[in-house]
Parts: sequence; C-alpha cells; structure tokens
Amino acid sequence: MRHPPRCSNNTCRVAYHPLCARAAGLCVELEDEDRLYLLSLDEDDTDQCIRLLSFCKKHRQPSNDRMVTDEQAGRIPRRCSEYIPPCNPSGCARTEPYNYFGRRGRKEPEALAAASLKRLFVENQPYLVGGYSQHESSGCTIASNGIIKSVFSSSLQRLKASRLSAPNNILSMAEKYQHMRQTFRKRLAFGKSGIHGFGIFAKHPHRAGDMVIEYTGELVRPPIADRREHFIYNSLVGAGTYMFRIDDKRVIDATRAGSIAHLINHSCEPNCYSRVISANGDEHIIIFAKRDIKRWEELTYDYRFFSIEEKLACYCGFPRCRGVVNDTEAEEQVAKLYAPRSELTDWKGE
Ligand SMILES: C[S@@+](CC[C@H](N)C(=O)[O-])C[C@H]1O[C@@H](n2cnc3c(N)ncnc32)[C@H](O)[C@@H]1O
Repeated sequence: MRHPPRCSNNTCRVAYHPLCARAAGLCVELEDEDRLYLLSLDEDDTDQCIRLLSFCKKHRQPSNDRMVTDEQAGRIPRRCSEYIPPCNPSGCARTEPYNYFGRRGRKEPEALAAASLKRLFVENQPYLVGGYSQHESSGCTIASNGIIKSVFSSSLQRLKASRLSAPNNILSMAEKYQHMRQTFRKRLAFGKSGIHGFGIFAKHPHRAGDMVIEYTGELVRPPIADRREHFIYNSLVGAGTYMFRIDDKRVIDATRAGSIAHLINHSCEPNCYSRVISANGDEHIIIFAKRDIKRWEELTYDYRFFSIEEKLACYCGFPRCRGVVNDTEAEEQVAKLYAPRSELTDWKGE
C-alpha cells in the first residue's frame, strides 16, 4: 500500500509519514470521495496503490472543499466560504458516527468504541491445509508437505468459463497464483464498507474456487506482532488490526506494507475463505472465493478470531450473524479445557 508522501495541495512541499499524519488528525481520505463510491486500482500501476488525499496543517480543509471544485460532477464551482452544508437532523454533521446511515447490522457508537478497543486482540487465522484436501472448484490438490498436484480436467474448463478467462496454459496452483497476481488490480477495488471502515469489492464477477487475492505484508514472529500492536500501532492507526496469524510462529503484519487484502472485512456468512498454499517453493495466504460472487459485492471472510476472554462485536449484518467476530465453536471446544488461574490449585499428588 502506498500513501502520498506529502501534502496533496499542488503548491505545497510539506512531507510527513502517513501514519503520523493520521495520528496528528490530518485529513487523510479517498480522492474524489464525494463523486466515487468505490475507487478502482490503477490498472497500469505496478504498485498496489491506494490513492488517498492528505493535507498538511496549513492546507487542511473540510472535505466539502472538493465538492466546491468538482466541475466534472456538473456542480457550479463556488468558493469554500460560500458553501452551506446541508441540514443534519442531529444538528452537526461532525457529530455523526462514521457512515452511520450506510451501515448494516448494529451501529451503536458504544459498540463501535468497544470494537475499536478490542481490535488489539483480533487476528485473522487461515485454514491450514492438513493432509490431502481438494477444493471443489480450485482444480488442485494441496499436500501437507507442500507438493501441489494439478487436476487438469476441471481447472482449465472453469478458468475458461470465468469472466476474466485465464490463458489456456494455466493448469497448476503455481500458475493460477501467477494469474491471480497479474489480474487482481482489474478485478478488485476498495471503497467504503457497510460493515466497517474500508472494504474490498469485486469489480468483476468471481466464481466459487477462484483465487481472489494474496494477503501479503511483513512476516514477523508473534512477540513482535504483539509489541507492535500494543506499543506502536494502537496510537497510530485508527481503523483496525492488520495482523494475520499463519500459525504459532508466524504472523503477517500488513499495517505498513502489503496488499489491499488487509482491507477485507469479516463476515459470519462470508463469500471468501483463506487458505495457506505452497507455490513456487513459498507459502502464501490466499483468499479464495467460497461461492460465486457478483459484481460489486463486498468480499468477506471469516476471521476465525479466537479468544476465550475477549468478544468482538460483529457488524456483518447477515441473518446468521453470530453477533461476534469470535470463532465461537472453536472457543467452546477449548473452553472445556480452560480454567482461570484463580481456580487452579497446587497439584498434591495422590
Ligand atoms: C483488517 S481490518 C479490516 C479493514 C477495515 N475495515 C479498515 O478500514 O481498515 C480489521 C478490523 O476491521 C474491523 N472489522 C472487520 N470486520 C468487522 C465486522 N464484521 N464487525 C466489526 N468490525 C469489523 C475490526 O475492527 C478489525 O480489527
């Protein structure tokens, strides 16, 4: 993810670190947010670039300013001082919780604040592939030892049928991986989510089993991830946590580096799922389509958040929402073996 290194005002040369800018309360927002609901990734850009506008203290301005100069949208250009904001039922637009009316599910500010506090504890977990398993539509078999076998018959047919059909020679998981990397900018966009903050949306329909995007970032050990969460990012990033736990020894930190996959929100009825796969000798966290996904659907997967003690309220708003992001089933299993320290007594022997 690349952020603007300096003030978006054309004449200004003030530069700052994007996370510091956010912490300092500088305006950091989507370009042309008023006109575009979703921002497409620049297809020619070789970086995975999220285009955000930010302004230094001097040029910081209400977001209405861009409405003022938005000639393309057919509005009459006016001076900022002449702009009168529309009436807001609660009296002041700035008191509204973010995207209040656009949210699905529960939206109480207290619940949002609680979720924000608990974000520290959220870690996505992929499904680790054990033994041999074959996803219905992926057309490939992944072995636990990392050897990938291609199932030639169905893979090619399905890829051809897909809207963004892959070249005919794509057969193996490694080749599908390459294809996914080459096409994700054309297939995905990010924008404001009805669930939380920003989310990722499908610009094209996807089919069940399609490799959608890789979750990339910095590979760190859990103690480092914990330290970063508690001491660094908590004060700098307001949106959520971007840690993805692969296993007990490895965590992907996508806070400062990585793909836009870190913007995919959780849902209790997700249209995607995560898997660790081996391709080209390396392991990768891949987000796969769980079912057919329509154009402009928001991508979601089950975070499988695990914590016996913490509950994180879920806002996915789907009928079968568990109410929490937690993996309640897994937690129940472990809870049977779990006892708080206070209830533990010394082993006396028999
Ligand atoms: C990896 S971020 C997802 C992107 C996030 N929407 C953003 O704008 O940065 C994970 C954070 O998003 C929030 N989140 C994602 N899905 C959620 C859901 N279904 N309900 C509540 N909060 C959610 C949580 O705060 C979580 O810590």
